[in-house]
Amino acid sequence: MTTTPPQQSGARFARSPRISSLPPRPHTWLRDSFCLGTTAVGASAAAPLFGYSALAMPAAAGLSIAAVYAGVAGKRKQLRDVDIDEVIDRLCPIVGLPEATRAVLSTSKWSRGWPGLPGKLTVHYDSTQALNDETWLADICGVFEDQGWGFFELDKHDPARRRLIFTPAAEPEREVSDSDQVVRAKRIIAQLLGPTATVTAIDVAAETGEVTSMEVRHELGPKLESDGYRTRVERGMSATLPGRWRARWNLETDWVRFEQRTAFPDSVWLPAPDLDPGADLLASYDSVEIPYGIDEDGNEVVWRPAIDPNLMLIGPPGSGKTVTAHNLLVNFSRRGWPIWVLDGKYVEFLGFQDWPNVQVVATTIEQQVALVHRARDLMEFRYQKIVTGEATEADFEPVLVFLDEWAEFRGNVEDWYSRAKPKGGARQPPVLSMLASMARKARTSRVHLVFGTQRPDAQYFLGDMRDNFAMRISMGRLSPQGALMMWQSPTIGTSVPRKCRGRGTTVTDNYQPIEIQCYRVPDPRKTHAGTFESDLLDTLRPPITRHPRLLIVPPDELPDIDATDDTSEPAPLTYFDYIEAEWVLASDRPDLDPVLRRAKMTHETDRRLASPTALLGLLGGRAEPTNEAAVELDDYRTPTAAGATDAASFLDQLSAPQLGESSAARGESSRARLALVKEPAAATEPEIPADGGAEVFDIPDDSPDTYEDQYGPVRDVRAADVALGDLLLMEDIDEWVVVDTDPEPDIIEDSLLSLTWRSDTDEFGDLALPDSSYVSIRKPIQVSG
Ligand SMILES: Nc1ncnc2c1ncn2[C@@H]1O[C@H](COP(=O)(O)OP(=O)(O)OP(=O)(O)O)[C@@H](O)[C@H]1O
Repeated sequence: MTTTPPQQSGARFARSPRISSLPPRPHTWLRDSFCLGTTAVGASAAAPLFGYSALAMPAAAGLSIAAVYAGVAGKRKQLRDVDIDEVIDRLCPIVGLPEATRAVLSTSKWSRGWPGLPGKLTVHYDSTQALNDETWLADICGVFEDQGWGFFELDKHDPARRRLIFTPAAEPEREVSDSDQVVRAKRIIAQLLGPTATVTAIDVAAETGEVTSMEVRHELGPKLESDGYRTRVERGMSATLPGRWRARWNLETDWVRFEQRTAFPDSVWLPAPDLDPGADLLASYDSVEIPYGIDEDGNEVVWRPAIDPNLMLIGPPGSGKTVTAHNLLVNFSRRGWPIWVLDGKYVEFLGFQDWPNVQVVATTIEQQVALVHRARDLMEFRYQKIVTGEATEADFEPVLVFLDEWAEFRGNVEDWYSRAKPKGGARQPPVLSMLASMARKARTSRVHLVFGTQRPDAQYFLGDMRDNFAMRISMGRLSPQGALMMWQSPTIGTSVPRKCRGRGTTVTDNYQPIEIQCYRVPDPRKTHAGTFESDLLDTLRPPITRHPRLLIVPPDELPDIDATDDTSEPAPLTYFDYIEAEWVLASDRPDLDPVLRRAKMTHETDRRLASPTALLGLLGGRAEPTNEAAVELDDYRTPTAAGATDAASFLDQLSAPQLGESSAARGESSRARLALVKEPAAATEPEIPADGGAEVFDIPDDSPDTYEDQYGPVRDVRAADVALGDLLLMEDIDEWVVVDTDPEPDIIEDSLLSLTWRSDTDEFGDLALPDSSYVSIRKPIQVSG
């Protein structure tokens, strides 16, 4: 009898860590036979061959083979036998032997080492019944592996002799058990989408182990038809897992893919890829693509004018509308298109007045009216040529016409027309009724429109206007009412963060609305030499000018043909005189060229222009403002000094009608003035819920939001009365955020109401609260079309 030193046994077990976790094996047969064994290991090492007659080996009964060999073959053999007996111990039940017997296993081709590893294992079985067990072979190999012999695979099955031969194999690929992060993500999916939801695919970041995407099959069915429910699931993911998440739903197949969102960049300058500046405009027309921004995944969004002839660009002040218009202008100029600009605000496109391929920037109302008429005439001219068979669409070079700040232009032209209306002329300026027909004729005539205005009024979507402006960009945040007009949905574009300039909504190639960050372009008028912006403009500037600059010549005043004496006034110019104004090459009329005029300026601004009183000519002759002058100006601005000077009373008159203040009210604080503006806002805002519980408050003086931001006064309402599109005060962070879905029961705690929100800086989340609790909101102001 020998015993195996415990430390050696320990060393061997270390090779096979998994064995230590196995349940203790039944050793009854050993104990029965070797009741004198000194230790369990030693007893095991001295296992007998006995019991199973068909496989019984000659030197069996009652003797320990291990004991016999120990003295003969030394310790290595002894250790190997210990291993073998342990394997036999577990193997016999697997191959269907009721009792352990060494006949079940023979080993050979041992490697060197201590005690080495077998290179070939032959397993004898008695009953073929086990062959029906699918896991049989895997179980046998598992025993070898647990013993620390490494990985084996079946090399040969000899059914006649009922034996299996195993040889070493490469480590099989195992299913990795879920990390804690994965387990947690699956648990959250079950909470949000129900216990029957199954995660069918999952991606994990290699470095952090963080879950980055998941595909899930679920049985939520009709519940998911609600936009709000789907948004809540998304928000639930973002609130409980690292990162910001979005979901791509397939409601028809009950499938959803969740993925971590990437954040939009704050600013992306317009790229300047190499383009052929002399490309044939006719040949390249169909393939022209104008990239104007990127979506959340960094994919470029493009306008293809050959497919969608016109583009509508909507955006409130400060949203980045002008920069986006400049971005389109630069894009087209680089592709060699001639460009005409109606600049409703007069100053937005001045910097591009001498930009290559920009032919005309109309900056007076007369020029603007003339420009629209000429563009319309060009369309008609081309139509006629097609009708008479003198040309086809393919013969016309494309032209891009900006009609920017149309609402502004509209107001100006109506005002101006009251003076320029010819006798018997139409009541409304004809130019205003041309928009729809121009939009309709754009494709055939290849005179393409970029129509820009601040608000999506209903009149711009009447008739076929909607179809003729299928390509759209809305910059900044829309009101629910505006969103319905633009995107036929009260939700799309209503939560665009207001502090993210250049952020907007547009359509994909399939006309699906999508949030984008528009490319940015420096304004040449505001760019200083030697800066990054100026270098970028140099890169973007087309190297050749293919279309010369044009000027619209102011019509001459007409002599009064009915005059009988020298004192008669010349006949006033009318609308028709202006629209027929002559167009000339700028090079032919340097005397009229505003670009040359600006180039001749000294660029030293008269400092006196800084004061509003420059308008009145009151500070003339004083190049440097003195302290005395400063005091005078302060006097003008101080209400108590009213009537002190003529100039002061003049300023008061100027401001009085705008503010609508009585002279008594002029002494009140700025808070009182805010209250004055409130009335029209309140008059146009939507119906207040009839619960009577809503309270109206003054906007605090320090509120960052004023009525100009298209929201009404602050109200306290029940959570259940909050609506999509409302501004909601998040008291803990003291910030106004926009509610971006209609309130619905919380997914997890349905006794609570869930309000999902998005902030001006693009944070978002949801708030679960009892529906009777009160929150502070501001409703969007309804604007009549
Ligand atoms: N795409 C953009 N990326 C980053 N910043 C931008 C972007 N577009 C605009 N901005 C920033 O926002 C400012 C306002 O932009 P822009 O003048 O285009 O606004 P707007 O909507 O035309 O307003 P307004 O009608 O008052 O001119 C710009 O000066 C610029 O700093």
